[in-house]
Amino acid sequence: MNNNRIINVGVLGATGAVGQRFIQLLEKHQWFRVVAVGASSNSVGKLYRDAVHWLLPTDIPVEIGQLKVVGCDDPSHQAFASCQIVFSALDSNVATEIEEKFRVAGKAVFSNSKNHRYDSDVPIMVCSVNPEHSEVILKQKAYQQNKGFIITNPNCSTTGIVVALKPIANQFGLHEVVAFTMQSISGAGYPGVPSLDISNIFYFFIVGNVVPFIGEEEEKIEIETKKILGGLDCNNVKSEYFSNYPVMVSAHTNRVPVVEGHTICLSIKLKQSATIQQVKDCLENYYPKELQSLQLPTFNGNPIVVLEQNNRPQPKLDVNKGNGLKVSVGRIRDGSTSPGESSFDLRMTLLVHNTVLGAAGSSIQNAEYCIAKGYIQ
Ligand SMILES: NC(=O)C1=CN([C@@H]2O[C@H](COP(=O)(O)OP(=O)(O)OC[C@H]3O[C@@H](n4cnc5c(N)ncnc54)[C@H](OP(=O)(O)O)[C@@H]3O)[C@@H](O)[C@H]2O)C=CC1
Ligand SMILES: N[C@@H](CC(=O)OP(=O)(O)O)C(=O)O
Repeated sequence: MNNNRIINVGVLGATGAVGQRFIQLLEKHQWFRVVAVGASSNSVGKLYRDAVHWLLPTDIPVEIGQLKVVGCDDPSHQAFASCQIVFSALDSNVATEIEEKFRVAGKAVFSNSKNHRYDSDVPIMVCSVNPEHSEVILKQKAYQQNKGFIITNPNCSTTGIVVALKPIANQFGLHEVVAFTMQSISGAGYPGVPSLDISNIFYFFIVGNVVPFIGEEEEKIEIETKKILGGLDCNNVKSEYFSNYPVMVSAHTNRVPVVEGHTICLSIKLKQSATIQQVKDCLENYYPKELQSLQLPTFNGNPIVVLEQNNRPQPKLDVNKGNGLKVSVGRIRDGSTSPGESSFDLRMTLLVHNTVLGAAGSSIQNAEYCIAKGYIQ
């Protein structure tokens, strides 16, 4: 429990696509107050409202808009002095060293970047899926002999996939998963994918088009899914704390002309047989009990919404379910139309908000959880 004390926080990479989402979600947060905004030398010294190219449909929060943007190289900068927590939405070209500096300076770092996801003592955490993995931060704290730690959240597509798979894995076990993504352009940050640039030698633009490649995305989905669904043993003598969930994962990733929301089709082979109704029931009844009892400000019941209509989920209609913090799952059906025609037991389509649950919203929930568990005092 936090007893509703206000905790000062900083946002690194505050001017980017994910950084803006942090600023929007933190504006009226019950526990957190943004007192520091960090970005590159292009933005340093400007007021936040002048530095940011604001893309969201809500206004720039007035108080945060008046903060002066600072650099991210120096955690001892006055702006960060009162921050126990920093949320990172840094460009992955610079996140490794900067996040490490903040950890060494004793800050609790909640990162969206890929850089530390595969470290042996850093969890890739989705609050409603593997909150118990946060225990490994005690290893980080002990190693550094201070309060600092890093918790990452997954790649945005992976987040949607693991939320939908977790209840199924718990109840029936997973043998194999094939994921086919249709990812929005906001996933590529700002300015992102060109809208129309046929002079580009790579013929890479998004209006009226589909681009069947997103760098490193397939690898991330395949690796991260197994770590998140896997186990944790903090007493492992070789310091190999995480063990992968034994499932085969194969991903196809595509960029499509959608502004927000990644839509993902899954084919799933289960370990134990299940009827379609049993799968729907387990998704509909997924209530992570510990999270309910902790009463986190932004966690609200089942993180999954099951849709029955056969033309849903759709980004335009469903991306903001649960304020963008719920995964919509629809088209839950047999592995093939003709029985016995496929080795898969099950197909479904899910939708995840890539900058809310897939990024800033997950980091904020992870921070809420760590406070409620007493990891940040
Ligand atoms: N977009 C998405 O859906 C998701 C993104 N992510 C990850 O989150 C991170 C941010 O992504 P996104 O917001 O899309 O990226 P953007 O490119 O939109 O933003 C990058 C941010 O990093 C800042 N920055 C760049 N270089 C430096 C530097 N040298 N020092 C300090 N700050 C710097 C930029 O500041 P300035 O404006 O001054 O240049 C900007 O604030 C990435 O690692 C990305 O992979 C994770 C999940 C989903
Ligand atoms: N690659 C994702 C967004 C992203 O930046 O992912 P990651 O956090 O894994 O780098 C997308 O394009 O939609």
